[in-house]
Amino acid sequence: MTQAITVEESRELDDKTINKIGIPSLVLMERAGLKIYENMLENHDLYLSNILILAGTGNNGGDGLVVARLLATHGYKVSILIVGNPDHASEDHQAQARICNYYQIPKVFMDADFNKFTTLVDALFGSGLSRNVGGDFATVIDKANASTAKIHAIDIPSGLNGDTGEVMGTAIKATSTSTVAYPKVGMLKDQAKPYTGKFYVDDIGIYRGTTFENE
Ligand SMILES: NC(=O)C1=CN([C@@H]2O[C@H](COP(=O)(O)OP(=O)(O)OC[C@H]3O[C@@H](n4cnc5c(N)ncnc54)[C@H](O)[C@@H]3O)[C@@H](O)[C@H]2O)[C@H](O)CC1
Ligand SMILES: [K+]
Repeated sequence: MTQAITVEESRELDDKTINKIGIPSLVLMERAGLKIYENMLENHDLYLSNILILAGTGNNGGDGLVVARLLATHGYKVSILIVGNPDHASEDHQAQARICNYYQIPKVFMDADFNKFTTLVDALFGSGLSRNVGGDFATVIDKANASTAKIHAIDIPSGLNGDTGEVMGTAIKATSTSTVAYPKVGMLKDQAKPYTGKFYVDDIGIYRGTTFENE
């Protein structure tokens, strides 16, 4: 099992890779999205005939929008539900939303029937989760869990505390998870299993200290 990291370390590694090493954040997002797309295609526990991306307005949501575009450009039927205030969206999320608009990927809204979809992609939040889940986010998570659709989570199942493996109010019960760079320590706890499902660890060019680095 590869090393596991804390949420704080995940954020620090993001920051070092982008701001010290110089790999642009959008490049990391594209690499994450491509790996997640590939994980979904080879994961026979998922049914990809009608997919809904549940996207928050941060970079976890941005990863989800990359997956939406990759599915759409390869002929899959995919729709997007944006949860949260788009006016607060991150820079990278906004860039990915413009690309999804170019491809005219259909949007659905909070009243959508999740049972119409065969797989939901959980891109609500990842390492940015900072408090108990409530409001529309809790509604969407509970609706997803109650639906007949399979769920594939991005980075950390939304609502799961990436350090303790505890549920922060409510959490996505994923069929499978694609976690970015390294597993988060909370995902390895016994109580996290019903929420992470089977997980993939996606190498996107973010590494803990290596011998050749000039620290
Ligand atoms: N690990 C990497 O190198 C990379 C990770 N990527 C992805 O980016 C997310 C982290 O993105 P970030 O914008 O920092 O945060 P989130 O998207 O997880 O959260 C969005 C936003 O949500 C708000 N929030 C926090 N808690 C709550 C709550 N309980 N209810 C409502 N809203 C909440 C808060 O404002 C957050 O900012 C990481 O997980 C990866 O998926 C990069 O894309 C690629 C590199
Ligand atoms: K997530």
